Amino acid sequence: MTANELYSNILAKKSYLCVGLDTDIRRIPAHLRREPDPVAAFNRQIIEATADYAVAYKPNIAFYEAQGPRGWESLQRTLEYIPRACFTIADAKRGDIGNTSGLYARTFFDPASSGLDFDAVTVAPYMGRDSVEPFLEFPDKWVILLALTSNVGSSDFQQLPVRTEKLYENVIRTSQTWAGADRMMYVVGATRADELAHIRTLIPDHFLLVPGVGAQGGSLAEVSRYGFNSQCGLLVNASRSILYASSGTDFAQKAAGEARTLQQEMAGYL
Ligand SMILES: O=c1ccn([C@@H]2O[C@H](COP(=O)(O)O)[C@@H](O)[C@H]2O)c(=O)[nH]1
Repeated sequence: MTANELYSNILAKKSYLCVGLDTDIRRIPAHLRREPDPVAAFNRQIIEATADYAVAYKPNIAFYEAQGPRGWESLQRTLEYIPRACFTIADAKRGDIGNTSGLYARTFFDPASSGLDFDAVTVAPYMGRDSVEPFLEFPDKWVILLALTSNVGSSDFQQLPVRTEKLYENVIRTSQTWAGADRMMYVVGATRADELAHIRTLIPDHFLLVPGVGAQGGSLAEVSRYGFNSQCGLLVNASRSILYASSGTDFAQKAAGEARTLQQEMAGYL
């Protein structure tokens, strides 16, 4: 999916919501646990309930890997349920020496190899250019580089001074020589909204994936105020606040309500 196509979808749905599919088998409503694939059954209902309000879906790969081979099957089924017009992100935070990154890239981008065909994968930048390039060899696919993450520990390294700038600023500046705004996005946590205006001066044209609204307490209003660019430029993720809005048989209905509330707020900002 191109940036223009993503922007068209954002305008059509009046939404820049990404629903995070952090589906924890231990939190799936009891009545679904009798299904042959409870995770896929849960995700299917979540996707059907939220598809009118979301432009992207982001399965966090940890929740699937933790289930072993069954988890990979659930992930593959889940991808099949996501409407084609929606942008799909494998939140895997990968990156290794180039030879190994190439295999990670095939995992998420090469359906003939793995059965998975995501639009984007999150990548940790700290092994440098050659650890990221193998992902960029897949045409029409996106790398979403971790820049300034939403967790408290992001200050441990990402904010450290490197010569005249912070480490995360250096990551953003250096990585722009690897690919442009048509292939690369950056993760900036919603809990870091105070730095978004500055980040926009470094990368005015790039899309940002912004997790941290909902369960982590980030402000959609602030993210939107400081993070917008001329093509929206934001995908704001919420996972637990949508998935687990109810633990009962009405979970999909309640998830739809949460997604709709976020979408309506977004419509007001667009
Ligand atoms: O900086 C980051 C990078 C990734 N995440 C991921 O996003 C979701 C957030 O889930 P919530 O339930 O909405 O808090 C989750 O998959 C994280 O691993 C992030 O939160 N912050």
